[in-house]
Amino acid sequence: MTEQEVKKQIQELSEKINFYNYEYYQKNNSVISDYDFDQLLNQLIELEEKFPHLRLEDSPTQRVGGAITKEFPTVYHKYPMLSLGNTYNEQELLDFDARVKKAIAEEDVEYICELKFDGVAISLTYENGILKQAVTRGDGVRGDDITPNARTIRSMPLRIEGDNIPESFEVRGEVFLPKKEFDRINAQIVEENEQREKAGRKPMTLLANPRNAASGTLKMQDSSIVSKRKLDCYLYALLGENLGANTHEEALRQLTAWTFNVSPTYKKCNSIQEVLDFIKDWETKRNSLPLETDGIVIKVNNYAQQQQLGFTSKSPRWAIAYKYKAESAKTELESVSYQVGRTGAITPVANLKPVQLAGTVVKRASLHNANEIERLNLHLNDWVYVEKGGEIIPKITGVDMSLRKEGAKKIDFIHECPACGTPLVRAEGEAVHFCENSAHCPPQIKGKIEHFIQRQAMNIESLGPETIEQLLDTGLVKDAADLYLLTEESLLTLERFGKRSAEKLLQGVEASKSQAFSKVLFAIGIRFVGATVAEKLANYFHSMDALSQATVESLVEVPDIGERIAQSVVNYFEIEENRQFVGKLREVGLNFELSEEETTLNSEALKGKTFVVSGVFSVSRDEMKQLVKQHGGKIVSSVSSKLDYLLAGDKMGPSKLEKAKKFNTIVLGEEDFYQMLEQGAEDGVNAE
Ligand SMILES: NC(=O)c1ccc[n+]([C@@H]2O[C@H](COP(=O)([O-])OP(=O)(O)OC[C@H]3O[C@@H](n4cnc5c(N)ncnc54)[C@H](O)[C@@H]3O)[C@@H](O)[C@H]2O)c1
Ligand SMILES: [Zn+2]
Repeated sequence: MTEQEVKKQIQELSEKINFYNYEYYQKNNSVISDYDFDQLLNQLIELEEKFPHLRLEDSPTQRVGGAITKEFPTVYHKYPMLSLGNTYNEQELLDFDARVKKAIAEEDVEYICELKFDGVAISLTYENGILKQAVTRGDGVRGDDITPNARTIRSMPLRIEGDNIPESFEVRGEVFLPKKEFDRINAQIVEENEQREKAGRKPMTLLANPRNAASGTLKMQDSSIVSKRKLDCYLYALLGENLGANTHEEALRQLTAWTFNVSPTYKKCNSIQEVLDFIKDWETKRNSLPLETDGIVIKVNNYAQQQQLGFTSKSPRWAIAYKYKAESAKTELESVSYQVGRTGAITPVANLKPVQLAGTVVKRASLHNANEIERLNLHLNDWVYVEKGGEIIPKITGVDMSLRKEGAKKIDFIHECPACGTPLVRAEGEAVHFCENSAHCPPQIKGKIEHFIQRQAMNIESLGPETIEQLLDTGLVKDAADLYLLTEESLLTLERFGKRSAEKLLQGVEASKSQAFSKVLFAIGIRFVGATVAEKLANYFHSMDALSQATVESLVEVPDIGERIAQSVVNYFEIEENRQFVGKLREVGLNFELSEEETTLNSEALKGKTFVVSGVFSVSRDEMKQLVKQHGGKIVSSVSSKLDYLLAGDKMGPSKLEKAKKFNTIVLGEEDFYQMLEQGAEDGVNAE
């Protein structure tokens, strides 16, 4: 390449990147994928490194991509808000590790790994413990003062309390829109648009993704609207003078103690290998988090070492972001089909012309719900972009509009259940459509039986999916309870079903009768009652009878059980068909109560007393709670005037203590508690 050619290429790349930056930061619009964007930026960096004298003065490699707007007061950052260097591969992480070690001249270095939350960076200033100012990153030097909007974020403390709070300090974090909230808002927009369509008004645009939505929402002029969109925020940095922390880890702990919302997902790693393990570990697990994440941020833990490493003009040298690469391909949408889950939830699925993607052939992609189809504005035979992120099922991220055929038919979400014809319903504010014919809709029944027999439930391994289908088709089984009425004789009437299989199946069914009550409770498939929740409910209510009569008020008393689960349990037992089903299970002899050893009290030392258990103990918190219960005590979730004891471990949050003080609740340490048990047990003996 001649110098002239290089110059031209640098010019072109810079222009492109500036354009994408403008679209991305000012207009909340991703014209190309992050990966493609980062490739362009890397090309430019490489050219500039080879030909430093050709670098443009205002090159996008030298500055943070955002900008300030005119709508808000402009504020200068006390410490610049920079970007992060990023990479998509392991080798570059190893290089990073080597660079760090060389610069600090140490063999070992500690890293803190955090999830890279996909939202908008924010800087908060606190003075005398009170939130004074919230500012966006802007161009890194100056940002928008959006304090009134930030105040609407419920998890953001407006005032903090606790020990050693400095007069003034800064906290940084990421404002995000939880995935659930994103779905809820889009569902609302769809509803609103139905009205608008009738009235002949222009429809509103759906939110494209949670990150754009968070960014757009934070920059709204009317903070009462912001308040209705439930933004949330994770904090991940503490800045200021004389803060007492010597490491990033200490700072995170301090933030937590001051009641800031710190995601508990971070981890200290003692080697780059541990960092790589962390990255692997979260590749799919991150999809179950309530918010979107696009990678891992790796930070040198020690502040002195951070200082030694310093900054480039655009990012710190002591941190790097590893971004998960979403592989993508383009293919044709052949049709959309609809699956019915065991709860009746309808999931639209795109059937695609088979295409090679990340080492596998992809034929189907999830479309999540009606909003998603609407948002993509999908038409039959569209050419669509398919991505495989961490999810197992790929998803459609966009449509190549230039290839849309004329007269293509728009995809309309179905109105009736594809399996049983029941009109579908969508609860207000929910994204998902349901078929409510739960007792007779075939795929729901099949799904319920599959749920019922799984390992964590009744554990009937001798029953495979084909046999379930046979049993349903022949009418031998109409619900999971009928499994217990099967006989060898009836089974032998099934096609290709021998004596051996029949015996095995019957043995499996019989053995399942000894599954504990909590497993039975999980097996019956109450919405939102997973295996862990079932265990908690079983331990608290001790029997199906007690649980089936529980009210929402009594259910929310159970630790970790919220309104949503409580309501779902009550709803379940209100439905006559469910009560009949549970009745059938009782008749065939499943465990409807905790076993004797599960309920036997070790003593009545704590009889009638209520406890809140909080903090870290020498045994796990669940074991502590178990101890309380085994001695007749009762666990409740929050400190109130009625509470008897607050059992306080290490690192308990200050708000519980404050409340305990206010209500004059007795606060017990772990040792006090053990003494109380002994004392109580002795008293019991003496009383006899
Ligand atoms: N698709 C496009 O058109 C387009 C255009 C411009 C930029 N981009 C994307 O944006 C990225 C550049 O944006 P950027 O400069 O904001 O950098 P970045 O988003 O890659 O990294 C910096 C930001 O990460 C965030 N972050 C999340 N979790 C964090 C944590 N635990 N600790 C610290 N920070 C955390 C902070 O907001 C911080 O400002 C590029 O990688 C590119 O993929 C895409
Ligand atoms: Zn149905």
